[in-house]
Amino acid sequence: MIPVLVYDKDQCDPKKCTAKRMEKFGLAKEVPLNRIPPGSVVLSPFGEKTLSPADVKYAHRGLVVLDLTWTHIDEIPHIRGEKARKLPYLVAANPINWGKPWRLNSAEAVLASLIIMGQDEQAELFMPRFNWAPEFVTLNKALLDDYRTAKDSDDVQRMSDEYVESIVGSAGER
Ligand SMILES: C[S@@+](CC[C@H](N)C(=O)[O-])C[C@H]1O[C@@H](n2cnc3c(N)ncnc32)[C@H](O)[C@@H]1O
Repeated sequence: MIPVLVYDKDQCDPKKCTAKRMEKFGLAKEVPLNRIPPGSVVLSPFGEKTLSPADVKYAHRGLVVLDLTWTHIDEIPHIRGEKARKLPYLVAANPINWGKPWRLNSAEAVLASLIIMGQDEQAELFMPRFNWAPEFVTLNKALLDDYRTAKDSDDVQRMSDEYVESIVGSAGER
């Protein structure tokens, strides 16, 4: 099992916060910044590299999600020794940001990461806990199936770019 860790800035409505829900169901554990294991994978939209299946070796130290609101996303902390990773093109299926690319909630970000890194059994545990989770997987199935075959970060980024170009191209043809 990959240890899923939450750094919680306590900015979200606790009733809607998906990080708190992961904790409640034993899918994640809250940690203070200074207890994040060095070399952990930290999910950040500002990560220089894109998450790939090859990151599983680091994620065994910790897969960290940073729970703060999107309006305060520029307050994302720098964590010493982190392997900061952005996610490739994926579309949110949660009621707040449905259909928006890249703008995943904390649980969607963790679920997508587990699938990309081939942790199917652990990913399956999210299905009964979040009613949008099956739709998230269905909506992004073709993408996730591709990303999980990639050999490294550049390969995932290339697939993501090609996918975005194909959407832009087909919109221009209309
Ligand atoms: C901004 S918080 C919003 C949390 C939301 N309030 C909730 O209840 O789930 C979502 C977190 O998920 C991760 N995340 C979401 N989308 C991401 C992306 N495209 N790339 C990397 N990490 C992402 C990041 O750790 C980010 O800080």
